[in-house]
Amino acid sequence: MNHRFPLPDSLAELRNYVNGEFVATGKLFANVSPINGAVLAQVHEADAALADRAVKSAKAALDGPWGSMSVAERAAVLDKVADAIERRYDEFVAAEVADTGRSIEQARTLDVYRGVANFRTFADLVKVAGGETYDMRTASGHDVMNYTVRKPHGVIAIISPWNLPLLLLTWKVAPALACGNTVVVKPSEETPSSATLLAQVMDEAGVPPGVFNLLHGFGPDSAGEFLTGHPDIDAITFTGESSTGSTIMKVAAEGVKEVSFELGGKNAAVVFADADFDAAVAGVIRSSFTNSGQVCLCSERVYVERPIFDRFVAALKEKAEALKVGYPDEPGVDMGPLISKGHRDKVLSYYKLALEEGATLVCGGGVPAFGDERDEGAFVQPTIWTGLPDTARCVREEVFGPVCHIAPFDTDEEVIARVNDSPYGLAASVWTTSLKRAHNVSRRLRTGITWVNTWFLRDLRTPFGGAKQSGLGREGGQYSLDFYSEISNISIQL
Ligand SMILES: NC(=O)c1ccc[n+]([C@@H]2O[C@H](COP(=O)([O-])OP(=O)(O)OC[C@H]3O[C@@H](n4cnc5c(N)ncnc54)[C@H](O)[C@@H]3O)[C@@H](O)[C@H]2O)c1
Ligand SMILES: N/C(=C\C=C\C=O)C(=O)O
Repeated sequence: MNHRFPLPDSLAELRNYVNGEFVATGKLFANVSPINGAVLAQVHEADAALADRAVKSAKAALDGPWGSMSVAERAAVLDKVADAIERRYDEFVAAEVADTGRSIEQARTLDVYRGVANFRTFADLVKVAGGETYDMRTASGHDVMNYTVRKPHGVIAIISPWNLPLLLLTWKVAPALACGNTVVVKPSEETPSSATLLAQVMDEAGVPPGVFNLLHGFGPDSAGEFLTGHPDIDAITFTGESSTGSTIMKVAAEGVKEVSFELGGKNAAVVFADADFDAAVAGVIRSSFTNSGQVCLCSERVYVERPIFDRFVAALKEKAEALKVGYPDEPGVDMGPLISKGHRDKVLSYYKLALEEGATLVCGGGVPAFGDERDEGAFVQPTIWTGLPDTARCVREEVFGPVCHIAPFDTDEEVIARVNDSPYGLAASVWTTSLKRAHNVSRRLRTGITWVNTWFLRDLRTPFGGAKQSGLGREGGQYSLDFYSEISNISIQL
């Protein structure tokens, strides 16, 4: 079938990549387009034996050429990977667009852009990462020198989600390799394509066999579980649902494996009456509807100070109803489909639940009718609710779709308490022109990240991660180098 947004020719079939070889298994599952439900390609699912081979190859590669490279040599390899992604930029864009139905514009300016940036950032950071030294004199008059050395952790299991496939996979692969580890990656079954291209790029960039390995498959009783439960995995970094994180943590506990988790959220946008009104409306449209609301940082909760509540709801409704939902290449398209019909069923179940919980439907709430192949896809309407209590499931549970609930508030104290009344604590955005209020409110929100008068603006040197059920640990800058290193102290009596 000829697709309007096909995979690049180099991805006619999606195989695993183990010890420098592409491996077909013959156990296939379909990669389905969320635009029209058509099958894009067949994917070879890894079995336990292949997962074992991948981990063992990664372990062996630690003692090969990769293990003896200097920091500068490893950084140079990462820059070659970035160069190769840049050379094949359009193929990576095509892979992300085919798998997810997102706009070409977003795939170009966010997803693949960050794929390159992640490798360049950690190639640079690892070259300037220093250690610590301490001098002391013992009571008996001996001088002692202590210094730290940064060693690789070993074999890292990297398990990534479908919402920002290349961005989130490379956000982990880049620092893991920069620190001298070897990796076995398991991308989401929903988005296998850009990870397969990345394997081709690793090959081209001269990454030694066994350093980067790719397994396709699912979670339970498939590649994900075979990987996290493997005795030779030294650490696990996972991005996905909080419930999945909990499951993986139990498996990691068996072998006392170090974990880094980037999990779910139910993020809040807080709009004060003193905010730049138009900027806040534009900002919340972005923070609630980017990537069809399928970003862990999206604001599904919006709190607006009462004096501007009605005006804000009307303004956001107008902007949401004007969002262009359509094909990836349509001029000015704002939103594509959700990742799958299965995920759409989940989102639509919340659209239904909200009405049962007593919500006022401000706009959306259903499925757009295109009258063409897209009616076989996974599209939903951008949706806004008001009128729910903070105890409603739609205000407490992550929907992970293009939807937000807007509620009024009266005081700073009230809104801080309401934002913090959540099992999640990933991100928040605060819209105010008061410097004092910006600082005082932001530092009291129990989140890993708070943006003020902006959203999803990223400096890759900063700590990224969530509080409470939104994650464990921080990645970004030095935090990534620390997670992906075994830091040892050497103490010498002089
Ligand atoms: N905090 C963050 O930075 C961040 C970023 C992106 C997405 N997310 C979260 O991810 C979720 C959406 O992604 P998703 O639906 O792919 O999440 P998911 O948890 O369903 O799956 C994530 C990955 O884990 C694998 N997996 C599932 N069960 C597993 C198991 N038992 N053992 C090993 N691997 C397993 C999946 O195959 C997939 O590759 C949302 O909750 C979103 O908030 C968080
Ligand atoms: N981890 C990052 C983004 C996460 C987005 C969640 O969907 C990043 O920007 O590095």
